[in-house]
Amino acid sequence: MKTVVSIGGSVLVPDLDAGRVAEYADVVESLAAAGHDLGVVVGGGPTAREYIGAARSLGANEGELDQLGIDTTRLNARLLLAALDEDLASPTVPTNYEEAAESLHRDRVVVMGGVVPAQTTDAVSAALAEYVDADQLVFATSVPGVFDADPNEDPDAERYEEMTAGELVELVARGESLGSAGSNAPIDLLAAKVIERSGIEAIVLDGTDPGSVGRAVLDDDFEGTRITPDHD
Ligand SMILES: Nc1ncnc2c1ncn2[C@@H]1O[C@H](COP(=O)(O)OP(=O)(O)OP(=O)(O)O)[C@@H](O)[C@H]1O
Ligand SMILES: O=c1ccn([C@@H]2O[C@H](COP(=O)(O)O)[C@@H](O)[C@H]2O)c(=O)[nH]1
Repeated sequence: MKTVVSIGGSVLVPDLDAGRVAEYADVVESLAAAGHDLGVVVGGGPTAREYIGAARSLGANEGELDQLGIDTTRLNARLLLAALDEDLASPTVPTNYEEAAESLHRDRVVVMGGVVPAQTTDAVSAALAEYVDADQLVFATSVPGVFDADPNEDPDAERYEEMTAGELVELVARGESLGSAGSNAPIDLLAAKVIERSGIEAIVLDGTDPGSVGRAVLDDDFEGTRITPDHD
């Protein structure tokens, strides 16, 4: 089984807690031990947002801010790598999908961050899943799934238990503004579109508890949103 796990920076490093990173590394190792070929994509979290905010106030343009965000996601990827068994994971952070696929092909767990400006690691996760023909894609984020409105803004927001990729594209497109570096949404529009075209099965869940990712992948036991391929 080939699995791509997207770990939001907001759940891996809400603050710099080595214990939490170690818990996520344990989950990654347990999935690999269970036979999963694993690609892991790590987000930037609050650190990226702080750097982006500071650089924006210093006059950096959006492309420069995105590059700062990418560097932060790679820093977080390196942090997770530091906690992983060196015999298991590829020691470097790939900067493109070809490198990532090559490492996966050599049976190494791959951990990567951002790739190019003007997107988020949601899109990287979806593109990696598509590139390596993954069987499933798991988004571990700070909210328990995709809602009909931002659950942090609207107390009446309701979670979708299941939705098609096309419905996800519509929902995200409705909510997405022009998109600027460091912006937040459950899954960005590019990621939603890649999920739609590739027909990959995806789930979105609350990754605040790292164990929830393990239970979702190993036992299909999770509360969140299942994104299913569109029917022809
Ligand atoms: N319709 C929606 N459903 C779910 N979450 C939404 C929705 N609209 C906006 N959001 C926001 O999306 C965000 C998704 O989580 P977050 O920004 O923490 O991203 P992440 O991918 O987990 O990590 P990172 O911090 O690396 O970007 C939440 O802050 C939530 O408030
Ligand atoms: O491929 C990528 C990945 C990320 N960015 C920039 O980094 C920040 C942080 O990434 P998150 O996935 O949101 O944690 C993102 O907002 C972008 O500004 C990028 O440009 N390209």
